[in-house]
Amino acid sequence: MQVSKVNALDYEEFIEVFGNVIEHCPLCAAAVWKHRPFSDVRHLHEEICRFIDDLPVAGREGILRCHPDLAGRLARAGQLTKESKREQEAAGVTSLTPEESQRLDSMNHSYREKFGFPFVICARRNKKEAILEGLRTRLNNSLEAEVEKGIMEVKNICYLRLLDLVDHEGVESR
Ligand SMILES: NC(=O)NC1=NC(=O)NC1=O
Repeated sequence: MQVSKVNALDYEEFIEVFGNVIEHCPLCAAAVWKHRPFSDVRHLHEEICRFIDDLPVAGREGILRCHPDLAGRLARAGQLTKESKREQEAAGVTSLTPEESQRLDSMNHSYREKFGFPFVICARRNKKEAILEGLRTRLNNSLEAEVEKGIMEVKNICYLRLLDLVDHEGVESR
């Protein structure tokens, strides 16, 4: 979709198109609609990131809690959003060996127990080995560090989802 078309959407259409660029958080799209016209996809992404950064930490933790585990319960139940399903397949976490699956489940559980939200990583930029390594190393971080890192990953996921939706010739990827 051309940016000019994006800027012409009313807020219901805008939320319909961009409501899941932050997983299960249409509020993010609803909030930034008022900042149109957007000059390009990067500008739209910057406004979403600014909205997230302005949230209290409870809001940012809430965004993380809206994310499905990698190869977790929702994935096994076939209940991932189409975006998450595609991302998790791209990372190869939907075709794990039983040992890998057990290790991922165990570390995801430890992570949730420690931080109170799921381990989030941009699956399109990390193959399963990097995901398992990231989970292992990030488990040792502080809560503050993991809120920051998790939200950084959410922003990366968001940018790639925006590139799927908005024509962006000439705009370099982030
Ligand atoms: N817990 C997660 O990191 N989930 C995900 N990362 C992605 O890139 N897509 C997901 O569903």
